[in-house]
Order: sequence, then structure tokens, then C-alpha cells
Amino acid sequence: MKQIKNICCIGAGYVGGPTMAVIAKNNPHITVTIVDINADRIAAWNDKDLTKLPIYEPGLADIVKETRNKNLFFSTDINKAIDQSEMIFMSVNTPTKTYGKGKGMAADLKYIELCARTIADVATTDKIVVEKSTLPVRTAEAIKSILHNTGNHINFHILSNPEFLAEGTAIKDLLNPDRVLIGGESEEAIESLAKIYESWVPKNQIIRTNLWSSELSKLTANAFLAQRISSINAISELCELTGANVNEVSKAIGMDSRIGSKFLKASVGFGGSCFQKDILNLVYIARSYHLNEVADYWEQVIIMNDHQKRRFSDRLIKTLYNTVSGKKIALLGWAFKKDTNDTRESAAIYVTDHLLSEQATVSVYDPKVSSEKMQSDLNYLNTRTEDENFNLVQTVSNPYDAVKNAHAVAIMTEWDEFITYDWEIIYKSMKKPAFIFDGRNILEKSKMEAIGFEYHAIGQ
Ligand SMILES: NC(=O)c1ccc[n+]([C@@H]2O[C@H](COP(=O)([O-])OP(=O)(O)OC[C@H]3O[C@@H](n4cnc5c(N)ncnc54)[C@H](O)[C@@H]3O)[C@@H](O)[C@H]2O)c1
Ligand SMILES: O=c1ccn([C@@H]2O[C@H](COP(=O)(O)OP(=O)(O)O[C@H]3O[C@H](CO)[C@@H](O)[C@H](O)[C@H]3O)[C@@H](O)[C@H]2O)c(=O)[nH]1
Repeated sequence: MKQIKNICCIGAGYVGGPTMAVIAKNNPHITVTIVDINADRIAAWNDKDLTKLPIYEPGLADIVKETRNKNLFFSTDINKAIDQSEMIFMSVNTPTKTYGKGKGMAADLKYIELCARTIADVATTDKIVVEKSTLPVRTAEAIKSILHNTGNHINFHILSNPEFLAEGTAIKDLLNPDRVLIGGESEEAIESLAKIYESWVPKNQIIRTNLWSSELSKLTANAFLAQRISSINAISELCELTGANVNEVSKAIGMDSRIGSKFLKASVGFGGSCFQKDILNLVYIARSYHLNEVADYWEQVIIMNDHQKRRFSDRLIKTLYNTVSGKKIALLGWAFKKDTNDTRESAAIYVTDHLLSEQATVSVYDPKVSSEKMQSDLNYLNTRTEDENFNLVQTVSNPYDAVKNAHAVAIMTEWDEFITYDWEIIYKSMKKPAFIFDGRNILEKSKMEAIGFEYHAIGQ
């Protein structure tokens, strides 16, 4: 088995940063260099002020502080880091394609292909190349073809090692993973990677499969997780019409050990950079094999999620006497879940866009998301001009400013601090009747009603 002394990770994002920091922490004898084409991102990772790291994750700054410039390095010198490493992780983004064949469905593999080509061009010694990005099943075949056709007689071994961390709990998940999955063809390469994980992960939790099972397991895990959310969200709509309470239904079914209690929280709809993209990709792959029933089955998870987001804003508008025109709506939360500054595919973006189209003005507070990010998320939708978005959406750094004179408060993210606010003061500062639309079911209905609010939760 090859002793790994130098690791390079291409992509200093939400996965590359935390994953490599944890590998470096647990393997002080290995030098880990994370590289990226984005110089600003690398500069932020190198910032002395740890509050300026490009990613907010509980516990991350401490590990970066402990390892940075000891055995963890951030750099833009991609070629040098590749050449000096025996093992290279590819942790670049694989977003949904926005052009050409497969537009809106397939994964865009241009970044991963560019990584493979750079490795092929630069490498002068044998390398183990690890797919850390989430990829369509059989991508390793294309990577192999690119690497093996360089004609420079270098041996490349390709492994699939998908990442299962969730944002907001990335460090906890990395330190105590349910399992580590390694797919590959070369036993020696597999064992070299397993050895790195064995420095903190129990051996029986490191599983080995063939390449294709590993690639497909990642898409399947996300499809199953998202499917649970869409399933409970589908039931939440029925609850609202029948007097059942979705929290009670979740608890009742979750205590069945065959079902399990996790991932049964009804919400305004799941967001994040992964679930939608990975299921669309799975649907695309199924269709490309002419498996239409399989594709339709998984596509329904997305259809249900889009319905849930739209249903939330429809209900808000309907309750506010069928119009929000000229009304101020306060949004608490913009991130796609608590404890992260990531906003990709956050339900808040789509709810805001719908409310703006109905001529509402929106005021937003999020403890970790910048005003610039909120505006750029809205501008990306291209529904209206940047100036219009800027004029209609007020982004504030104090939650009490967001709710002042608002007709309704919509809770979009389950940040813990929202529960502890002085809701009496909020009530007093709002227009009456004062409405709350709790997209995360985090507040207590009876308490809110006692204060005077008209309180609407999901599935109640
Ligand atoms: N975000 C998550 O929670 C999560 C969890 C598990 C798996 N994944 C998967 O991991 C992959 C990365 O996700 P992410 O959230 O870290 O993405 P990200 O956008 O935060 O980071 C990707 C980084 O790769 C860089 N990059 C792109 N092409 C490059 C190149 N050729 N050379 C050097 N750098 C390059 C980008 O500049 C960017 O900084 C995706 O495939 C995603 O599906 C993400
Ligand atoms: O019961 C639940 C659980 C989650 N959510 C929402 O679902 C979305 C995704 O949440 P979560 O899965 O916790 O975060 P991600 O960071 O998107 O992590 C998912 O996507 C990653 C990227 O592939 C995987 O690595 C993780 O295992 C997988 O959980 C968020 O909007 C949550 O608010 C709910 O609405 N109800």
C-alpha cells in the first residue's frame, strides 16, 4: 500500500474546505493543500481573521486555526500542488447544466473534466485521483479515459469517495460519519485512502464497493433523504384540510423503527445545493436509459417540493385578504437551513420572488447571509431588474427592524435565535392583524396566539 505524504484537493468550497481540514487535523504527518481558481476564496481561507473564512460552519474555524500553515495550506498554485501530491481529490462544483443537451436536468461536468485534464497535463508521477464531487454514475469512465490517454506513461488510479456531510453540521458529520464509502478498482489505491480515514473513523464504518455502486450510492442517498421530506410535506397539505397536525403525524410514524424519526420535518420545502440538482441528475440518467417510470417516480420528489414552496406563498397571500400589493412582509431567514451562510436553492429566494411579483415589499433578516448575497440570489432569477429588486427588498441587520410595520412575518430558516426573540415587542411593532407564517414550525402556536398573533404553521 502506498504511504500518502502529500494530498491536493482541487476546489476550496463547502466540501473541499471542511473535509480537508478534518483530514489534516487527524493526519498531522500528511501535508494537505487545497487549491482553487477563485483567488478571493483562497485569500479568505488564508485570512488571519477567522471570522472571514468563506464558509460558516460551527467548529470549522477552530480546526483551521489548529492546522493552517502547519499541515493545511490554501493556494492558487494548482499545478504545483497537483505535481507534489500522491493523491488528488476533485471537489469542484457539479451544478445542473444551464445550456445545451440536458439543460435544467443533467450535471454540468465541465469543471470536473477540466480538473482531469489539468491533472493529465501536469502530473509527472503516479497519482491516485479521488472523485469527491457528486457525479453521475459512470463518470469515472470518462475521467479514466482522459487520464489514461495522455501518453506520458503515468499510472492513475481512480477512486470514488462521495461526501455525505450536511451543511451546518459538516464538522460533526466529518468527525463522526455514519460511514465512509470508497469505490474503486485497485485494491492498493482503495487501502491507501482507507488508511487516511482510519486515523479517526472505525474500520468497520469504512466500506468498499465497485466504482459504479459508489457513484450511484451518493445520488441514491440524496434521493431517499429528499423523498422523505417531500413525503411528509405532501401529508402536511392534507393535515391542513383535515385537522390533523403534521408534527403529531411525524412523531407517530417516526417511532416505528422501520421508518425512523429523522428527516420527517415538514417545511416550506427543502433547499440547498444538492437535493434538487442530484435528483434531477438521477432523473436524467434514468431517462437516458429509457427508464421512464423510474425517472417519473423520482421527478415527483421535485414536483412536490416546488409545490410546497409555492403553496406557502399562495397561502400567505390568500390569508392577507388575497393581496399583498403595497404590503410589507418580513422574512426571517434566507439561508437554506440553520447554521450555514449557504443560500443555494433556498426556499426564501422563491417565496420572495413570488411576493415581489404580487407587488409586496419585502424586508429580510438573516444572521449569517449578507445583503449582497440576498440581492444577487434574486437578481440571478432574472424576474426583474437589479434596481427593482434593490428598491423592493430591504435587507437589514437587526430582526426588529425587519418586522417593524410589517403585515406578516414569514419564518424561512429554523435559526435557533428566532425562537428566543421578544415576540411581544414584535407584535406591538407590526400592523394588525399581525400574521406569522411559520415555514419551519419552530414557534409555539398557543404562545403566539396568546400574544395576539394570527399564527399559521405548516401542516396544522
Ligand atoms: N455542499 C455540500 O454540502 C455537499 C455535500 C456533499 C457533496 N457535495 C458535492 O461536492 C461538490 C462540491 O460542492 P461544494 O458545495 O463544495 O461546491 P462549491 O461551489 O462551494 O466549491 C467548488 C469550488 O471548486 C472551484 N473550482 C471549480 N473548478 C475548478 C478548477 N478547474 N480548478 C480549481 N478550482 C475549481 C470553485 O471555484 C469553487 O470554489 C459538488 O459536486 C457537490 O454536489 C456538496
Ligand atoms: O426533515 C427535514 C430535513 C431537512 N429539511 C430541509 O432539507 C434541506 C437539506 O437539508 P440537509 O440535508 O440537512 O442539508 P444539506 O447540506 O443539503 O445535506 C444534504 O445534501 C448533502 C449534499 O449532497 C449531503 O451530503 C447530505 O448527506 C444531505 O443531507 C434544507 O433546506 C432543510 O431545511 C427539511 O425540510 N426537513
